[in-house]
Amino acid sequence: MSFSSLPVIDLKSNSDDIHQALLLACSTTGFFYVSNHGLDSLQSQMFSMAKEFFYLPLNEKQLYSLNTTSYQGYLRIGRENLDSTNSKLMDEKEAFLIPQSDLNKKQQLPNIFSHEENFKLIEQFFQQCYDLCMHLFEYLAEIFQIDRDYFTSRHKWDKAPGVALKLLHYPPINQIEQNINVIRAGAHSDYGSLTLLFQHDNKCGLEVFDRLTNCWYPVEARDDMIVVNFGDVFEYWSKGMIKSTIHRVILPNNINEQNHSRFSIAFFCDPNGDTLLTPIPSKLIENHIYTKDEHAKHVFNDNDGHVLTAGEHIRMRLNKTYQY
Ligand SMILES: O=C(O)CCC(=O)C(=O)O
Ligand SMILES: [Fe+2]
Repeated sequence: MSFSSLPVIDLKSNSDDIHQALLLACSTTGFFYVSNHGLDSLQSQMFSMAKEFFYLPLNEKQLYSLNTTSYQGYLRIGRENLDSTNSKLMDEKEAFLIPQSDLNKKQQLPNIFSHEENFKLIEQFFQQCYDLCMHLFEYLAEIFQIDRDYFTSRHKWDKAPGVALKLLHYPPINQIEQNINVIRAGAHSDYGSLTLLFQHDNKCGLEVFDRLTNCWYPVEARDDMIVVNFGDVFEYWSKGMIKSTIHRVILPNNINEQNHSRFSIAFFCDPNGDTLLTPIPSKLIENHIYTKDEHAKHVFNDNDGHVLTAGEHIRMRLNKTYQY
């Protein structure tokens, strides 16, 4: 298929058009844009806040270093390797992880985030991202002709582990001491059900890997649209019909672009921990025969027929990402 553009789901269009675009996304890479989402103002305030934090001196940011039990806090440059197939790589990025549980632990956040107005902003952003995911899940249930609450009932807001936000900063090349050939974020698939990815200043670099053509394709950065993708959980739920597509962030070729920071924000929607990764009870899935391809190896491990829960799967993937 052509990657001149991903399918666009315009939330102001009618439900037939939405179903059609979503179905196209489900049957191709599982990546799509969402337009007319209404989060624009919150999004730009979130980026201003994230920049304020990342521009702090390193020693101040390190006061909030990642807690690998709650997956909360600051990841310095080179702390995370998203490509679990190559343990020698380190991503040239810094990040701050805010799990949903932080909404009840305001005091452990850096001052910039716990400050009253900013904290309210974070709460609103969480809520609206969650609502958008639930909305998309309802459209998906309609496509699969299953109960409208099939997916939403597996993503209850007040059940663990909850959703999570990741603020990301990819520094300019002149701040990177190693060779030029760096990967800003290693090739990986996302672990949960749905990811919302907010881009900023139209900075490119995101690429998706199409299993059909064995090629990487650039995703055009559009500040006005959210890039949405399915994670591993949907690959399980759909017996591989919906792809949890591998993606990465590369340094742009253009030297002017390399001299600039790239900021992004990812919202990870994960099902409740006890949710079983069993196929969706839909006619569309029942008849689907799953054939393991080599790119699904990271998703489907050999587990002797034991049905994984979403919690087990996500913990296993997180442990691999932060095993050093
Ligand atoms: O920054 C980006 O554009 C992608 C980030 C990403 O894929 C992730 O953190 O899972
Ligand atoms: Fe990702």
